[in-house]
Amino acid sequence: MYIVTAKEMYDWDRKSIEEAGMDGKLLMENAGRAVAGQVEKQVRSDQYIIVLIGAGNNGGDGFVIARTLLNKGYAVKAWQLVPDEKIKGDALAHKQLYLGAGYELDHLTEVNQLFRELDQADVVIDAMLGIGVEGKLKSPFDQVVAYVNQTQAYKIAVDIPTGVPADEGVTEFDGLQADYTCIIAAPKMSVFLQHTAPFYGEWEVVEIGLPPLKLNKPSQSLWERYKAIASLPKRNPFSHKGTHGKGLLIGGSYLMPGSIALSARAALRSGAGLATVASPGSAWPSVSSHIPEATAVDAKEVNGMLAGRLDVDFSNFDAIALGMGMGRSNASQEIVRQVMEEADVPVLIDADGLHHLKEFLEVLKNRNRPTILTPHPGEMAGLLGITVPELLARPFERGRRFACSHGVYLVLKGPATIITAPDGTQVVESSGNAGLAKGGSGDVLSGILLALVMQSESISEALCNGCFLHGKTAELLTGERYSQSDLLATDLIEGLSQSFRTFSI
Ligand SMILES: NC(=O)C1=CN([C@@H]2O[C@H](COP(=O)(O)OP(=O)(O)OC[C@H]3O[C@@H](n4cnc5c(N)ncnc54)[C@H](O)[C@@H]3O)[C@@H](O)[C@H]2O)[C@@H](O)CC1
Ligand SMILES: [K+]
Repeated sequence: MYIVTAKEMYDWDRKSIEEAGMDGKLLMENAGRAVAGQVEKQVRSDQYIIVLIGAGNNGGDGFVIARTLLNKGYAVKAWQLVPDEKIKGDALAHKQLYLGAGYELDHLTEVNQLFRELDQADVVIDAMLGIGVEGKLKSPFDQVVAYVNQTQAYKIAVDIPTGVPADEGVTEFDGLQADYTCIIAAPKMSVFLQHTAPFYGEWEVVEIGLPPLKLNKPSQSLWERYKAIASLPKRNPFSHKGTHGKGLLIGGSYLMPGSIALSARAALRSGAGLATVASPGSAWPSVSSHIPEATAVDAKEVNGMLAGRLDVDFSNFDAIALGMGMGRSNASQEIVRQVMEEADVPVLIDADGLHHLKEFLEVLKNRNRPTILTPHPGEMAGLLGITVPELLARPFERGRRFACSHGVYLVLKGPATIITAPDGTQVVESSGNAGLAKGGSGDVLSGILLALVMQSESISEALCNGCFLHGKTAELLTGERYSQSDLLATDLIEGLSQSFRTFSI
């Protein structure tokens, strides 16, 4: 499923009408009917529904929704919030169909009159403004949105909650706080941004008859369950441990042995054939007690942290994951540089590895094999030299620019993880829940990603599937034995079995 900007959505609309011969009024009819169908699944026939209608095509959708629900016998009142002359084009055509059907339309003259009605409503359908919103809400929308937000009614937004921008970059706005949003044709970018996503509530996408073969393909899409099921690695009955990849995990320190143990264990639980750990000798007994299946290589240490160069032939491995629990000692930096310059295999860098890498980002360009960086927003902001709010205001654009200019795969972690390939293609993986917001879950992800990179033809697919498994495991576990509060990273690793049984079929 593609994710669109407002511009891309308007382009789809134009192409469908001008090039594929679709009719704008028909698209609006389809959109309104599809939304009404979803509304029906959520309301009872004895509930009182108010449809709030604005000036643009979002309002046009509102006329179709109101007419369709009235046709079906629901108790609906439609309120037009703008003067008659503002309603034009396809929206006007649908207003005429609504009136032609003999239904009543209320006009806003005095907001308190509407507010009294809103107090009685069980359900409010927001067809005020869609993706055409510009700047801060003007009257009467600012007052109506503020009032609706504090009513008890169940709030359904059409396409996008009024006031919420479709694109990234706008952080100052007043938006309608929806319980549910019925999105038209494709999710907009703001569905996945931390400052806008909460306004959507639950959401679904409805199909409205746009012709997919005639539409430009946006560079962003959403990773979905069916894609994961089709592309997760399958075990070949004639395989041996070498077939599934030999991974080297570099990290851990005397006071932080857990991270690298979690990563190694997660890698083996995710199908890696072999996991070898390069950690300080002083940390190894603790690491090996958690993961007896892993082997170790000798590594020098100073004060319990990796130091100097590793005496390892990197070509003996299929991929490397670097940085988990490594610590930020300057003495460890040399190893990061060595791996970047000498390892001719895919390398994933996480956590403290990213801290060290920041000092010599220019090495990334010289690598011949894929490099994967897996920062959380704080680490990404550090790599870019900006603040976290600056990053989160435009994560798609910032992430794309970084991945393209440094030639890396970027896994920008968050409630919606954005995975960017060096060519700028972006995939959002949005599974998981707040149970993952805990120390150690990033280490588990690094291990899963390492394992999948070694077992997949496509790095992008491996990264999407790794994030999918990580998130889905949290969802499965918190739906059963655990809650989001008590879930631990170690539980996640043991829960991977359940995800593989569910999705890798
Ligand atoms: N293929 C498509 O693109 C389709 C789009 N449809 C609907 O059309 C919507 C987009 O339609 P429009 O482009 O007409 O945009 P809107 O419906 O968002 O309306 C834009 C209008 O709202 C007013 N406005 C903008 N910013 C405002 C502000 N800050 N305060 C107060 N008023 C403001 C202006 O009068 C502007 O003309 C979509 O969200 C969707 O609901 C559907 O009808 C079906 C087809
Ligand atoms: K809306």
